[in-house]
Amino acid sequence: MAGLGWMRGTSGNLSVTLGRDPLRLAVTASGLDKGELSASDVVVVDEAGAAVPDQPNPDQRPSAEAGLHARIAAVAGAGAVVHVHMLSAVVAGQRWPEGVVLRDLEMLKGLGRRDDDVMTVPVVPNSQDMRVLGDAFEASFDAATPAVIVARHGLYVWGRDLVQARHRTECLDWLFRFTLAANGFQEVVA
Ligand SMILES: CSCCC(=O)C(=O)COP(=O)(O)O
Ligand SMILES: [Zn+2]
Repeated sequence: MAGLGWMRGTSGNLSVTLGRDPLRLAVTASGLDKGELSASDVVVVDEAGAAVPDQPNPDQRPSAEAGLHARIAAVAGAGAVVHVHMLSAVVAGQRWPEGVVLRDLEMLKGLGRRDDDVMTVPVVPNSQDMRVLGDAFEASFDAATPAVIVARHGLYVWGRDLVQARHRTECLDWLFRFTLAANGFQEVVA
């Protein structure tokens, strides 16, 4: 995903759900180049996204967005969450702030939908407060849509594991790029 330009600079973050009772996630540490992660660059967090005691690497802070990962894991039952700063998602969210409508495309099958389905990816306002962002996500949540765009920020996608979450992220990029191009925004996808 970093190689596809979706995690430029130190943007983006990843998590895997380790347990549900209590909720525990392994989330990427904050401020790192996500294209150069090593096995020790993860922090175990609780349901609020706070680091739990006795970390293997106590010098690292969890992602600034760990609280939203935890909320998505709790509400959607996700096994893994991917957050990317994907240009196509952010531009689509800017163009269609009421939600990005994806319809009648074979690639929808990559998100567990039928090719003739209509899927609306919600767009929520950005916030530096993960509780505010989490509330906005939860208000927009539809169990059949495993993604949310955070306006002028990026995209969250989830799945049963990291591989499924990544495949869904790849399909969404294609769908956003197609939808933008089909609506006259060819320069974004060139
Ligand atoms: C230039 S990235 C700004 C922060 C952000 O949106 C992000 O995705 C990365 O934050 P993290 O704390 O997970 O490194
Ligand atoms: Zn971000």
